[in-house]
Amino acid sequence: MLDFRDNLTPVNRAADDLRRGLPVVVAGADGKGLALLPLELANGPALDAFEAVAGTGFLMVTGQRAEVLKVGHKGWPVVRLKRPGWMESADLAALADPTLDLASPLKGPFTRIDHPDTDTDRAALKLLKWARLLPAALAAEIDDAATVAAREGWLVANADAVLAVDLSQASALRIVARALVPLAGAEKTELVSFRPLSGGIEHIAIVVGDPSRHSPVLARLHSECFTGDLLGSLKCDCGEQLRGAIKAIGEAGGGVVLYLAQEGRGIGLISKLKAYSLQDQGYDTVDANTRLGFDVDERVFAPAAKMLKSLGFSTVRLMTNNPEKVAALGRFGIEVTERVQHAFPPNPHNVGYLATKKSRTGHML
Ligand SMILES: Nc1nc2c(ncn2[C@@H]2O[C@H](COP(=O)(O)OP(=O)(O)OP(=O)(O)O)[C@@H](O)[C@H]2O)c(=O)[nH]1
Ligand SMILES: [Zn+2]
Repeated sequence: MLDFRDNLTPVNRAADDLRRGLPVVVAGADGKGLALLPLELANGPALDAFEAVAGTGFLMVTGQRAEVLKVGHKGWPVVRLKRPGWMESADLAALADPTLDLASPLKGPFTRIDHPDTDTDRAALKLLKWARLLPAALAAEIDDAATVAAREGWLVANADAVLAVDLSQASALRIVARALVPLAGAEKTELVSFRPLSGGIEHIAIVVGDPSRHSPVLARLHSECFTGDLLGSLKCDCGEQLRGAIKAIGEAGGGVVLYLAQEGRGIGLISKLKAYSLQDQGYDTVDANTRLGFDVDERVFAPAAKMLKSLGFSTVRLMTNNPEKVAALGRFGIEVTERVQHAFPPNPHNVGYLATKKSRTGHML
């Protein structure tokens, strides 16, 4: 059996350091690497330490963010920019974060560095996303990545391990605890928790009743939404969809809701709140994500497929309006025999959000 610890642990540890605003190194197969500092946290002693070792460095942003910054990006997923001499820590944060535009109007133009699309570059921004940070970095090339990192105490993640992290982490999921938790409308419910072998992001299956493993199970993949699920936010339909799914599954006699730790379509709560702040300025949910430098939807549904298989389910009747969820489960080996509509009437605060889902992300509403 593969030991996923070898692949996952360095990636998760490096992501943790990035979240502390510490430099890390992403290393390519040739031993060369990129030292990285997240732009949104590039300040203070960590910035000084980075510059002392790596110089002023250059900037890395996604193609989406480059577009907003009016830098031609030739369709590249990652774009390197020269770091203008005037850019200090507050300017660096503002380059990454469009919610700071009013306080710190961008002072372009920026100059692209023509650089081929490499695994190391893509891994660098993937690691920032995995750390639930904005995908924009101060970076510098390092010839002997392992030696420099060891000398400076910087953690190293291999580019290929970073690029495979979603699938490795999904494969490494194991059931770690299960307990009966009676829910309103579904009293015979068991919560089954999953954790990757070497630790990391945890997901929960909500198994209602005792659904058969021999016929398609009524199932819902629910991505975590702190604001909607917990606070009852009216900006989205998540709270209604979560409680509605549990109720409907209870009434149908059994099934499963997967509660997936994919807050904000995979960008994390802080970045989702930044997206909401852009929505306050008039951008819709799609444009807010791309202005921040993200894809419209950053979720990978491999963990969901792995959880279903671990629970003994291979075919589902999926409660969703999102065709991508149906396609993704199919790609990861779960057959969707039926899509079950799962929509609720809009309210004045989420009517625009639901309309955008229909018109721009293909939701069948
Ligand atoms: N980035 C971002 N995430 C959002 C926004 N509004 C809601 N979300 C997140 O979107 C996800 C909603 O997930 P789901 O309801 O499972 O997915 P869906 O794609 O709408 O598909 P179905 O509900 O199954 O039709 C949750 O993780 C929310 O936190 C937003 O404006 N921006
Ligand atoms: Zn929501």
